[in-house]
Amino acid sequence: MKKYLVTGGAGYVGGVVAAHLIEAGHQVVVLDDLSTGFAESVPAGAQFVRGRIQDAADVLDASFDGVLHFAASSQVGESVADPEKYWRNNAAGSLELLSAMRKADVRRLVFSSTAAVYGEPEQVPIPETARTAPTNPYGATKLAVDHMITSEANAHGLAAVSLRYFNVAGAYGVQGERHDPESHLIPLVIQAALGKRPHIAVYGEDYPTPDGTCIRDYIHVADLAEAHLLALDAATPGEHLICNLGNGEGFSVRQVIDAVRRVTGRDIPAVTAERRPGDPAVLVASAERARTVLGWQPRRTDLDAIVADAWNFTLSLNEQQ
Ligand SMILES: NC(=O)c1ccc[n+]([C@@H]2O[C@H](COP(=O)([O-])OP(=O)(O)OC[C@H]3O[C@@H](n4cnc5c(N)ncnc54)[C@H](O)[C@@H]3O)[C@@H](O)[C@H]2O)c1
Ligand SMILES: O=c1ccn([C@@H]2O[C@H](COP(=O)(O)OP(=O)(O)O[C@H]3O[C@H](CO)[C@H](O)[C@H](O)[C@H]3O)[C@@H](O)[C@H]2O)c(=O)[nH]1
Repeated sequence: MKKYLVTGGAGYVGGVVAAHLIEAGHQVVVLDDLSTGFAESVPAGAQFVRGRIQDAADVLDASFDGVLHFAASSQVGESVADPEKYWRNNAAGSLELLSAMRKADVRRLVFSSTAAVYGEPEQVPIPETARTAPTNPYGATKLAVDHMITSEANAHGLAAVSLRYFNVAGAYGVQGERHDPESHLIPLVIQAALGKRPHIAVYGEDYPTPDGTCIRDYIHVADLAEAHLLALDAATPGEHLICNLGNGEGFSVRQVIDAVRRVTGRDIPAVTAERRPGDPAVLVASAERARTVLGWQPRRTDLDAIVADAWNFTLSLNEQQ
């Protein structure tokens, strides 16, 4: 049994990973300021500390075997409107966390990076060796943290893995996506299916793709969680491993809407809207490195199954409210 600090463990991805760590027999302490998370998303069995990563030194000591770092601000549009918030919370906050880890002699880290570090891709599927050219401050702050981690590994022997998620989706039982405001496609289409919004706006139908809508790589949050446990084992002192996490298969916005129609059996009005600035036409991962180096194998790749998990989670949430 190991003891891990999970920053952002009251959020969507961090909560699901914390649950997987507990199921694997580990001890988990969640550090979260509840800025976008929910105390009830912290899984049973985890110790919850309400606080900021900027104050991680108050929590960390040598009894911890490692840190899984999810805490971040992650709304692309907000990062364009208020970049300072993103540089302070994501970049400066992560610097404080790395410093607290070094002082407490906690030398193992798994970090939530993002496909947003690549920006408009030059090749698809995107390998980790692709040019990094983020098109928004959110992606730029995540790339800055990746660089910080590389220097920390080189200078002080940190064992680190950055996982660059593509489009995380689905749910793990009662743990699912609860962003407010919601910006992600699948939960938005589900809200339209429930009549909570009049329609789903399709941001652009004139992209150079088969049906004209953007293509993304949707990865099930439980598959993502399994990669984190493998990454903890693979982390090597003095090395910073970077792995993309995606299924390697793309689905268009129209295909996602059709999947939600099939799964829910509901009529979902869709209207054509303007392109959303900064959206690349196609983002699909090459996750070969995660497969070969981590031994990771995504198991929940069927789009309807991913949507069904998100739908069942939303229904369970509505029953509670
Ligand atoms: N969801 C996705 O599709 C996706 C894709 C790529 C990368 N990511 C990254 O994965 C991570 C988790 O994303 P998510 O979708 O679960 O987001 P989320 O907003 O649900 O979770 C983030 C959590 O971090 C907490 N937090 C934020 N700033 C904090 C701080 N300074 N100190 C302590 N806690 C703080 C929030 O309260 C929240 O509980 C983020 O780092 C995000 O950038 C997510
Ligand atoms: O109401 C909506 C919402 C989204 N979309 C479209 O659906 C696709 C998926 O959009 P999301 O907002 O769900 O996800 P993104 O691909 O924009 O964002 C994801 O990929 C980014 C990398 O570019 C970051 O990693 C980010 O954290 C992650 O959620 C995009 O083509 C978007 O234009 C719509 O058509 N209508």
